[in-house]
Amino acid sequence: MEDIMENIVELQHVSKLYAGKTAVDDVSFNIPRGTVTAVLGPNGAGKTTVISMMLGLREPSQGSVKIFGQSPKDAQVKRRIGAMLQEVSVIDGLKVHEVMSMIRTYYPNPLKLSEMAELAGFTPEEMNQRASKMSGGQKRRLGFALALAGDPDLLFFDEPTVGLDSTARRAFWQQARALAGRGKTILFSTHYLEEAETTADRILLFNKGKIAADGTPDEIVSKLTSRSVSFIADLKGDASYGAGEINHRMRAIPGVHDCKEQDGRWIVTADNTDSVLAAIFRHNIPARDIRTEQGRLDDAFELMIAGNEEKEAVS
Ligand SMILES: Nc1ncnc2c1ncn2[C@@H]1O[C@H](COP(=O)(O)OP(=O)(O)OP(=O)(O)O)[C@@H](O)[C@H]1O
Repeated sequence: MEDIMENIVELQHVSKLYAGKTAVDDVSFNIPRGTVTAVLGPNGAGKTTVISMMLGLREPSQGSVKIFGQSPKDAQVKRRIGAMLQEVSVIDGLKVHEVMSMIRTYYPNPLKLSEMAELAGFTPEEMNQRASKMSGGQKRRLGFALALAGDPDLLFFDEPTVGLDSTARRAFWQQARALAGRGKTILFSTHYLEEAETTADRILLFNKGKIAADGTPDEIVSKLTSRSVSFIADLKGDASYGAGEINHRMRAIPGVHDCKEQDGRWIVTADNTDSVLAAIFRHNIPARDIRTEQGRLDDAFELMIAGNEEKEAVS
């Protein structure tokens, strides 16, 4: 069967240096059509720089960036891209519908004004407001509408939900998913791990200018978090077992990273929780209330950042 997976974005060995300091370090990835990708990472990880290079706003110091197989600076390419950046600057005095109408004229096949209003959730009253008088949340929605003006095939959202309340946030992601369902390719950057986890098909986790992890939210979680088995040990009635014995038995299991007692509960962190369960039964450890847990992405993220801080402190 023919492979119909078309790459909309292709980055090969892309680096960006600012005054000799590396902001993006030898990054390569492809983004197929119709996918939603989250670019996630702590402050200064290189997210904005990577997105700016994809938008043709910054030149890579090394490597190649291709959008629809062309340079991002190509006029044909630009017409097929919509971007919602952090700040929307609006001309003083113009009403919301006038700003939208103006941006529509830049594109050969723009969306109808009514479609833009609907997608961004603007009421007729809001359409008549002065754009400069809008709240932060309304300005974000205007930014969304303007990103969609040219009916683009590829959309970039740079931290799109900053300043939105939870209802507006949910509405935004619902629209974004609907757009992906219509074949649009979406890339967004975020600090909100929950958003990346629930909204994206794929997460590109950036750290220090490199891709620290690339996969589905589930894959990232299993790659960066350890599973654990925890239980309460009834040692009183069982003279054959002491705390030292449990510690020894658990740590002897291949793939176990850690074993500790915390608030009366033993927690065993391991690659494979089944082998921990098997060992508990095999050695007749007097365990009750046994639970297995998988860390969430939040934990993974914290772990990664903490790991870096440790490395920095050592070097
Ligand atoms: N114009 C610039 N001149 C010099 N250094 C820059 C410039 N822009 C970014 N940097 C540096 O490059 C690195 C990556 O920055 P970038 O803004 O891409 O990160 P980010 O992941 O988007 O961070 P944030 O989440 O804070 O927006 C940082 O160390 C930053 O200080």
